[in-house]
Amino acid sequence: MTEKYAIGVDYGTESGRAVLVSLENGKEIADHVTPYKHGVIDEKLPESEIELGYEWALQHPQDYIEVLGNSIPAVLKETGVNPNAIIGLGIDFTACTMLPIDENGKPLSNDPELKDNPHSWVKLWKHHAAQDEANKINEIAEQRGEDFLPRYGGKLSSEWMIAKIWQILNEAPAIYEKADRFVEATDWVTSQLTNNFVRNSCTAGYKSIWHKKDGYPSNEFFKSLDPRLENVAETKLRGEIVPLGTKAGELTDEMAHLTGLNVGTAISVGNVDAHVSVPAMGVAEPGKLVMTMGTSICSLLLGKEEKQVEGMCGVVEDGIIPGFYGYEAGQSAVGDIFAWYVDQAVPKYIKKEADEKGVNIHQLLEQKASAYQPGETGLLALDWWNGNRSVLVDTDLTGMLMGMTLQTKPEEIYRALLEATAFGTREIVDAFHNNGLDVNELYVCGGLPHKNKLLMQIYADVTNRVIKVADSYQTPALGAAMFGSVAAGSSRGGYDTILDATKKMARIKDEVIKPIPENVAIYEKLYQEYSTLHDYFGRGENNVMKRLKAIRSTTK
Ligand SMILES: Nc1ncnc2c1ncn2[C@@H]1O[C@H](COP(=O)(O)OP(=O)(O)O)[C@@H](O)[C@H]1O
Ligand SMILES: O=C(CO)[C@H](O)[C@H](O)COP(=O)(O)O
Repeated sequence: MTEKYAIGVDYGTESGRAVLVSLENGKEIADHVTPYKHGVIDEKLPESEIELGYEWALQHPQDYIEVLGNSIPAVLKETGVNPNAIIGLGIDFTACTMLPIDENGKPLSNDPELKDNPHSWVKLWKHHAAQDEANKINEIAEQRGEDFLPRYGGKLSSEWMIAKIWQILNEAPAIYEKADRFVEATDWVTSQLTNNFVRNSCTAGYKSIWHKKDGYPSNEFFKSLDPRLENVAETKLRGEIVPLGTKAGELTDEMAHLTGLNVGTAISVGNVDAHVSVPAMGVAEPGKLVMTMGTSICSLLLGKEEKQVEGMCGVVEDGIIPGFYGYEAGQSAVGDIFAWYVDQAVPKYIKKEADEKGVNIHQLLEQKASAYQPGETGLLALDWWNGNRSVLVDTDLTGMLMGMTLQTKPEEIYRALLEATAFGTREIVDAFHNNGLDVNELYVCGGLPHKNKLLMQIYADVTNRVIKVADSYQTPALGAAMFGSVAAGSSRGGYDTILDATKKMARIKDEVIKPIPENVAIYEKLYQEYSTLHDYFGRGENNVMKRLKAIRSTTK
């Protein structure tokens, strides 16, 4: 029998990549990255002088289509694999990345009459300008004792669908009216591939407050937010919601022409970058926290029952793998914090030294920071450069660094920032572990584990847990391809369930990272200090960060 393949397309924050994967063993045969031409739109609308507000983050929907038209033909060309052997395709996306579309499924930002309104564009997951709406949703849901709130750790995030929709209604009612539906980008791109619009239960559950048994919250709840939202669930959020692993449809003529794949190739329903990585790492049982580590971290855990955990992003039945409750938590900035330091704050002599040594600044700072013992820098940071989305769930929180002296060196600050993100992870691990959801091991994937050894050792030491690393740079794309193979099914040479695909295709490295007991002991003390600061600045009345932000907003 000839070898069969699937393609996974992973849509990240800055770029999308297509990966051709063998169904036999999950090996990646080729991959190709297409950076988004318009990147993250956070200052001005494309080809326009219209400026965006503080905390805005938009994208151009055409950039997503270009990934398909550019990266899929590139992997076909590179490998020479015959499209007849490629039986399925799946995509995964950052989420909640959402857009308003018209009756024909066209993004409203394509309409020349609407394109100058920022609200007609794709709102990226890290668009944080709907915090006021999120605050009101949380306040009203709490007052009404809404059942759904505990499933989201007590607070919904401004990153999610309802807050974003309400912001559109408040600031651009005409766009709200014009929108036939609001959709996740992962579902929209899938509908472009298949000409069939379905919503996947993963984003519906985690990002749009949909529940397998209860559906969306009641119309009364939406009405209590704003009478104009009363029917939002059955109007703007309508659409069949189907489980992960379902076949969304088959590749259309037009898309076959664009990608070079065969008409009729099976396409799975859309998925989320972090969630799709769990089966791709071979995790199909509780106790293993899967962390996708890049610009941000998404942490996912499987459970046998529904529990309440403070500040988790959500628990969704079948939300990751059918048969389990899937728990999500996350840190809104991790690699982005290191990038901020390297790009904005590193002195010239460090850049010069990195150039002379032929390494990048991260690598140089990692080398230098590795010479320090835990605690030796005397520094401690709060990792809230992009707010906090677990345990505190508040995008108004900001970063902090303490302990500096006139002797403090750039590599010490870099190390303190690495440590701060590890302490952020420890808060999440403890929140799960202390609420009946054991976290025994960490499974890590994404770009960061391959880039920074020191970082990974710090995570093992701070959490006092063994870390297993993905044997792939493209774990989400591998997971998406696995779901593509499930959409095709065993009759076409794929798999019937994601668990079957996991057994054959998931890949992790043999080598593990173990905690070093001496480091664990010191980090335990530092973590207690971190926790004190975390609670002081993040809870209760000491909200100096919010006051600073409020003052700032009056200056614009
Ligand atoms: N050597 C390094 N050490 C720590 N962070 C790094 C290093 N090199 C790059 N980064 C950070 O990694 C992040 C990119 O991670 P990656 O997983 O490739 O991207 P994404 O999250 O967009 O998929 C950037 O935020 C960058 O600052
Ligand atoms: O919240 C998410 C998933 O639930 C985001 O998709 C995720 O955090 C984006 O991460 P990155 O930019 O690092 O791929």
